[in-house]
Amino acid sequence: MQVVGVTTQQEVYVVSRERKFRINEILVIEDPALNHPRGEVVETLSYNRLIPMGLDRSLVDTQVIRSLEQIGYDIGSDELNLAKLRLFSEAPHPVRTGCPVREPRFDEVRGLLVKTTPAEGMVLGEIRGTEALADTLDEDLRDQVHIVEDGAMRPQSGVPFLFDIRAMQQYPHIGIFGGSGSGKSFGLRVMLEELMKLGIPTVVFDPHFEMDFSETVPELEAYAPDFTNRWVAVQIGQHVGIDFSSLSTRDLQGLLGAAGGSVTESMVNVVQMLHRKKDSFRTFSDRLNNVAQALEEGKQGLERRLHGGDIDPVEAEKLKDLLTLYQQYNSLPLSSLKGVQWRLNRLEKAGLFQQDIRPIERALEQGRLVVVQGSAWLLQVFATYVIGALYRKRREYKDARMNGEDGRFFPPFLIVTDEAHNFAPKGVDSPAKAILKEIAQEGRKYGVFLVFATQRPTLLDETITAQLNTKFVFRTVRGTDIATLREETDLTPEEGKRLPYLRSGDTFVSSAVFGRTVFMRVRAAYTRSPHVTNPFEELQSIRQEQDENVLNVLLARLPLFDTDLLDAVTHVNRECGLRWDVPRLKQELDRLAAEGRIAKKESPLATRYDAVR
Ligand SMILES: Nc1ncnc2c1ncn2[C@@H]1O[C@H](COP(=O)(O)OP(=O)(O)OP(=O)(O)O)[C@@H](O)[C@H]1O
Repeated sequence: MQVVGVTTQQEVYVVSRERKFRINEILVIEDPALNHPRGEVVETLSYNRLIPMGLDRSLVDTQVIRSLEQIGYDIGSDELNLAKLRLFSEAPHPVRTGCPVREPRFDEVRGLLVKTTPAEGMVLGEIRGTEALADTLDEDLRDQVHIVEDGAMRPQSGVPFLFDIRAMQQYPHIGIFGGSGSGKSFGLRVMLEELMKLGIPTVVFDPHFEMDFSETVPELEAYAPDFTNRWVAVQIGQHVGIDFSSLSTRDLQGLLGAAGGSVTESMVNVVQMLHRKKDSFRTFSDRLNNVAQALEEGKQGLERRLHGGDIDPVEAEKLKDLLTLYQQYNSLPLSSLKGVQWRLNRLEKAGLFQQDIRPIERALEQGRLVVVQGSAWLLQVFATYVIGALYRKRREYKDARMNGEDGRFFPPFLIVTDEAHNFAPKGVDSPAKAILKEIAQEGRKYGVFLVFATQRPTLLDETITAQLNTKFVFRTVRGTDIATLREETDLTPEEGKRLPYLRSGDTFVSSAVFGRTVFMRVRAAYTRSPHVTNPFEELQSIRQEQDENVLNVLLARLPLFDTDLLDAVTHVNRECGLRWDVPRLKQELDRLAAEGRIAKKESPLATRYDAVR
């Protein structure tokens, strides 16, 4: 291998007759005057005489070809491999043309590729293009990952990609971007496994109900850490919720805003007038309902009932209270009261006020990963509250320490979410946005970090995007998203061009920690989501199971006549948990007969179904 063509301080072309170049591999240029600079292959090309004019002009210009001829290559008959090598650091003067080029030993490039140890960092995958370094790899970096490629699992064959979690103190927050099916969720799962391994307190918002770590991938049983006590899943309304009495008036306004529809000025006014500190859900909603009733009946209506005679003293007392409320609040529009009532009831019906967030706090204090599950809208409402509450706890502890007080310990933690653009959308307001922006900007001071995944970087709030110091960029096809990612990362034009063609699971990691982009393949996850079955296979197996059950019940009752199916349908329904009527049973019998699983004989009087002989 040697340098050819016109060189610059940043880039050179390298040629080889025998060796094919791998994209992203690292090579050493033996130019002693420049202290043997190292570079990464950013484009490759094989040149064959059968396609004499097929050279890609973006890669090789006539200068290169001329120089190849000058140093003895026969352009007409040799097959030549060419690569564009980008130097890691700019050279003080251009590289000498003709310099020999060689593969590095691992110790020469370790500093560029590995920033931590497998025990301390997140072991996320394998760096692409590092196969040639496998032989000289340090012992502690061998056999760290398995890779699934082309449907098969293989052991590690290059350098593992380790992410130094401690560097987040300096370079906080992670973004994970990629189109549908690009491997984003898979990458998130691997990251969460590593956080569990390291015992880092983490809250994950899981709108897809897919983050479950109880099922180990069979091939990796021998390698998978035991995650049993490392994570817990909680459902909003069932295990966790909001302690209403801890809400401030502002919190409550925020929650109502998240419950759906827009909250008008006048509704905000209603909440400000009616909410009292330490109100329980009951006290607040009773007050709200009473005021609404008072306004609905009006002063005259209430007085008419009060003085209409024939009412018991309790009722009279109540009417007087309502009259007082009327006098106090008759300036509030009834429609706004109703708006607040509707939103409050929606939250209550979802079970939001029946629990509190203690299970989450407890799990974080134990260094666990907490998966919070709920429907998309409820998750947003709850996330706003829980993130605010947890962040406050951590901040209070750190601030107390800073002031020399003891404070109650609350751990640093990570907040992880897929579909992050729903939580913090660009250009439009959302309930969680204010607190997430604050964490994006200030969280580092307190040890609170974000891991945000989204298919649509263009739709994510730009202040937050700019604060994501490490970005994992998976396959992205949409032009606007590619443009956003190009702007927000140090991806080169060549890398940008590759984005639409990346395989699922391959990703560029653009990180301030590395100071450059690293291309890697996410490792095989130890665990898998319980519902990874193909929906069509699921459909087929459910059908088969149902057919078996129904046939079992029917076989004992054959022969059956279509004129007398009532008894059979009752049995089938009871024993198979179905709700068929007689026509439906007849349709199913006809289908089973058509499939040859039972026999069917028609006569002028009735159709007879029987066992197949
Ligand atoms: N690193 C990997 N190694 C092996 N297979 C992978 C890898 N990453 C992803 N895959 C496979 O690719 C498919 C798509 O991955 P994944 O579900 O993570 O996509 P996604 O980007 O999250 O898409 P969506 O946003 O639509 O959920 C999955 O079937 C997964 O098994």
